[in-house]
Amino acid sequence: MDLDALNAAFDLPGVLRFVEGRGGLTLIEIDNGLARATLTTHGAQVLSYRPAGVRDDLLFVSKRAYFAPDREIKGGVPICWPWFGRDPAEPERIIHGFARLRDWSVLACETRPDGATWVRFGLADEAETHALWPHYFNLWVEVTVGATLSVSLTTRNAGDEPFAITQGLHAYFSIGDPAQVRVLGLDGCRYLDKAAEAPPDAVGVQSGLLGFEAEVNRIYESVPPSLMIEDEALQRRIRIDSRHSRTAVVWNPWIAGARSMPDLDDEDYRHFVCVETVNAASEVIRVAPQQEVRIGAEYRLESL
Ligand SMILES: O=P(O)(O)OC[C@H]1O[C@@H](O)[C@H](O)[C@@H](O)[C@@H]1O
Repeated sequence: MDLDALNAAFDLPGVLRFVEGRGGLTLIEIDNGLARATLTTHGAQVLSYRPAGVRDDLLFVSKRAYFAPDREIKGGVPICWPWFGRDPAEPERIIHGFARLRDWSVLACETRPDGATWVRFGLADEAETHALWPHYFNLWVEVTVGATLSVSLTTRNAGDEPFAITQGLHAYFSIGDPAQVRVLGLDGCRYLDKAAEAPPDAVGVQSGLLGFEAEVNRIYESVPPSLMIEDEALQRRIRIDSRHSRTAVVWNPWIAGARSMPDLDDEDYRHFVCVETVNAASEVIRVAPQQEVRIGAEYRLESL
C-alpha cells in the first residue's frame, strides 16, 4: 500500500501517521501524549520509543544501519523468526530468520482507552517464503505505545504439518556507558557462552549482576519473567517483562565485534546492550497445525 492509502485507512489524526523514511521504507510516527515512537513496516520493527518527559530514547539504532528493502535494520526491536541465530538447517544463511527482512501489512491502528496506541502488523507465507522455509503460516506483531512499550509476536501454523521455530525480540537498548550498566535478574541462571573468545560449547552460571567489560554473548536459560538493566550514566532502569519465554540473550559485541560489523560504528559498543526475549537453544517451540503460539515483552523506563 502507498502512503496515501495507508494514511487514508489507518491514520489517527494528531496521533499517528505514515511517512516515508530512509531507503523508501514506510515509517509510522506516533505521538500520543504518553510517548513518542517510530515503527516501520519493514520487519514490523519498533525503531524508537520515548515516554513523555524522557530525553533519551529507550532504543538504539545504528547510524550505519541499512535502510533497504532487502536488509536488516540494526537497532530498535528486530523480530527474529522462524529461526533465532543461525538457521539450524542451513547455517550459512542470514541469521535470525527472514521476518525482519519482509515488508509487513498494517492490519489495524487504534487508540486504547488509556490513550495508548496499538498497531497490528501481519505477515503470511507466500512463494518467496516457501523457498526459504517450506511452511504455511500467519504471523502477527502487535505493538502498544503508551506509558510502557509492548511488543508481541503470534505465530499460527496455517498448514497441515507441525513445524518448529525458534524466535526472539532482539531489543537494542540505548545505554550511557557500558562500564556503568548492570543486568539484574540472571543470578544463578545457566548460560551458553557464545563470545568469540569462549571455547566451543562453553557454559557458565551467572553469579550476581552482569556487567560489561568485554564481549558478552550469552544465551541464558530458565530466566525469570522480569529482568532489569540499570544504567548509572543515564540514571535509569529498563524493566523487561517477558511472556512465553524462559530464555534471554544478552549481547554486546565490544570493540573487535563492533569493528567487524559494517553496520555499526567502531564506538557503538559503548552505546547499546541487547537483552533479548527469546525462545532459542533448548527452548524450541513446536507448533501443531492450526495452533497459535506467542512471545512478548513489555519495556518500562524508570528513573534511578
Ligand atoms: O543480526 P544483528 O542484528 O546484527 O545481531 C547479531 C547478533 O545477534 C545476537 O542475538 C547474537 O547473540 C549475536 O551472536 C549476533 O552477532
